[in-house]
Amino acid sequence: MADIIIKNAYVLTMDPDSGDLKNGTVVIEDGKITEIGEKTKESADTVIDAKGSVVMPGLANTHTHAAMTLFRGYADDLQLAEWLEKNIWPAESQLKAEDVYKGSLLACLEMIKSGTTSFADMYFYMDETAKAVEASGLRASLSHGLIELWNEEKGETDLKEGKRFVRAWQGAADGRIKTMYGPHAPNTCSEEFLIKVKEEAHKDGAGLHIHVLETEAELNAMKERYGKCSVHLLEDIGFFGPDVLAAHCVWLSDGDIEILRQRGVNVSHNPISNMKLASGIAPVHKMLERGVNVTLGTDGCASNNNLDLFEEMKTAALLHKVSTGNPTALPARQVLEMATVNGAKALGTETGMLKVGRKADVIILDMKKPHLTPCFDVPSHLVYSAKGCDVRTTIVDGKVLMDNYRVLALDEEKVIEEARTAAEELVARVNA
Ligand SMILES: C[C@H]1O[C@@H](n2cnc3c(N)ncnc32)[C@H](O)[C@@H]1O
Ligand SMILES: [Zn+2]
Repeated sequence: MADIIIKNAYVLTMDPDSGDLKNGTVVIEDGKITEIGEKTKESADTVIDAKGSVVMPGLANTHTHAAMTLFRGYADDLQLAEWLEKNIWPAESQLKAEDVYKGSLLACLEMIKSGTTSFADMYFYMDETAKAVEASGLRASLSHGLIELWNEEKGETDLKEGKRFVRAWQGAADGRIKTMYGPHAPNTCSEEFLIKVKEEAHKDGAGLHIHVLETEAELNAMKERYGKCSVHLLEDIGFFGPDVLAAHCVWLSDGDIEILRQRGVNVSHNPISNMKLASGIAPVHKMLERGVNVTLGTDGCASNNNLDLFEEMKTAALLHKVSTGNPTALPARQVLEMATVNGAKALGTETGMLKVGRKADVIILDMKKPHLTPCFDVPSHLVYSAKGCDVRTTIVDGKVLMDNYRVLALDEEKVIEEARTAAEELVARVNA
């Protein structure tokens, strides 16, 4: 007997070896997809009639700072340096562990409700984010942010905490939680420190999550300090590999793209954050053409200001059409690949496709809506017309976290209320 059968759905598999099914069935057992076809002989405890709906792999948000939901709309319309150093960092200095728990739980709720089933996060008090992930049922790759700022003592303390976190949570929540090392960026961590972090990550078999060339200011600062850009510095110290997740990658040269490709580095493209902070336009079209694994992220809610990956997909598609002057750039299916297949590859999860044997991270979208009518092409609708709130059912690891718009995993009202109060009290402390 299976656990879940989803029937009568348009099945968007995202599997290059098999096409979509216009009217199909997906069977889930023991957390995995066990059958995909027109019909099944199986029976199950839970049978979902998905007539008029699309079933597809859950989306992967490969760069966010979940607890920053507390700073949603807190400091908008500012230059990145002023935003981060004069507004966000002072506010973060007032964060308490319980704030991070409440903010992360709010993020998890928002992600469940908008079809994101896994995410990568770099922040502080990460035990709290891990607990929120555990409680919510989502999948995540978590790292403690290491911001050395050329202060050796701070570097040591951060790295120690990063290591403790990696060891405490690796493989937790039935394997839904993975841990990484999170050196913040090459312009906030010294060369020596980055080398040390790489060594520790290697010893622990953990990945590395880092911001790379987000701004022109970073590029200039790196050239002044080292006579080369961030990508070349990281290459020269042996930092890169398929275990590296590099966020932003806006200010890349052609040579940088070649290094990222050769080393199998995973790139997290965050178009909305880059547009909001006017950081620039990442050469995504070129990266994809050359075979770099480009994925999608929202960044934190202080620079987006939500976690809706459907919005991110549409923005990515539009941005790279207008920036290349080529409306055929980033077609809908390729953008969907970034948010599913490529994201799963970057996070090293066995998800991202509806395929027998893969883990069952699955979402169902309700297509019987005015803004989704008529429907000639499903991928087109998912990228250009749908929104996160069209997701009606979210399944992670074969467990239903939201059923027909009802969140089962969390007490929605309580999560919202507690996060709202925590954010207000936090901002009051900052202004005191
Ligand atoms: C982990 C650290 O990264 C910071 N952070 C959040 N958004 C960005 C961004 N766009 N660029 C650089 N750092 C960022 C968080 O505010 C935290 O201090
Ligand atoms: Zn970030």
